[in-house]
Amino acid sequence: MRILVLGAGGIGGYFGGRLVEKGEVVTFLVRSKRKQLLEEKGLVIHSVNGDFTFAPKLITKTDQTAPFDIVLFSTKAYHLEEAINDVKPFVGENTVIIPLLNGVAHLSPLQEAFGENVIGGLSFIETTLNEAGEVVHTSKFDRLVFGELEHIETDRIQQIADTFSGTKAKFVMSNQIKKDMWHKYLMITTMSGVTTLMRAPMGPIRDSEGGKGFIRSLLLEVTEIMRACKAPIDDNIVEEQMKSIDGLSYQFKTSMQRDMEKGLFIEGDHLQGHLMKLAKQYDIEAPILKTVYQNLKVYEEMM
Ligand SMILES: NC(=O)C1=CN([C@@H]2O[C@H](COP(=O)(O)OP(=O)(O)OC[C@H]3O[C@@H](n4cnc5c(N)ncnc54)[C@H](OP(=O)(O)O)[C@@H]3O)[C@@H](O)[C@H]2O)C=CC1
Ligand SMILES: CC(C)(CO)C(=O)C(=O)O
Repeated sequence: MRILVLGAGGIGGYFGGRLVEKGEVVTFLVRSKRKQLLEEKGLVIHSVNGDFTFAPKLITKTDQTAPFDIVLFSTKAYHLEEAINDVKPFVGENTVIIPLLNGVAHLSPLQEAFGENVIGGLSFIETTLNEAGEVVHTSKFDRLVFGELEHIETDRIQQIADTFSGTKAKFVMSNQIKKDMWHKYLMITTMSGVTTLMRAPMGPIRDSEGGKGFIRSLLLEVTEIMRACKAPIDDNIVEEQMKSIDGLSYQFKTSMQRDMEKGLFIEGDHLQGHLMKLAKQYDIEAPILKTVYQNLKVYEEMM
């Protein structure tokens, strides 16, 4: 299958790279500055699971080529609109678009643009770009999850699973991807919220006096909002996520926190901001979430 990776950053660069390493034909849709760098140095992945450097096949939005079979959509949320427009020429009737953004608010604009070509997706991985524009992957886990949004078994999803099998990273097909996306949304909103608020990795927050209670209170606020809007989340999700948080390394950081440390734009409106809108709609107070969001707004004000 012909694969297009939209956004050769921490996520697209890593998972696209693992597919290239396995021998799949992968093209990266990039913007001109990134193209220049990747042409000069190649796409460099430093990973706890094995380094890999290669010369990527690159296109920019004005190039002409036949539609792709799969698009791994891996930009930040604040680039969503532009990226949707840029990828349109490369999407055909049968192209499957797998969004890898954190959160859920991107699904509606993607579906408006591409209808049923869009399936569900997410990733569990800790990657970032270093100053040289190289992908740095720092925790062992590297899981990309994808699946049909409507719980149906389709030929296309099976073909994609076959294409993704046998790589060094874990590509996992899910028959409950909507639930997986909401669970990940709960986790990332909470973890990026506390790490950016406390300016600390998860370990010191979790192990400080009252830290676990604080994290749990935010999880509870967010689940209240999610339940109000009938999101498909499990009854015991807070306990499950507290267990996962217990298992994280002391130095574990979120991508929003790393972006903040670098003075970059953040996805606060897409993640916490979307939940704030839902909270307002359902008349839910959510004081900790409000504090987390205000902190992000102050950061943006000072950028
Ligand atoms: N990094 C992580 O550990 C994790 C991130 N996520 C989520 O994955 C998503 C992607 O994050 P991440 O990969 O870290 O972000 P990065 O900023 O590292 O990468 C995004 C890339 O998208 C590119 N891009 C933006 N717009 C376009 C466009 N129109 N055409 C081509 N390329 C474009 C940017 O290129 P340019 O250089 O031109 O700006 C950039 O290289 C986010 O929603 C994030 O929350 C999820 C799990 C973990
Ligand atoms: C929490 C983590 C690292 C899990 O993949 C993540 O999604 C992020 O920081 O954006």
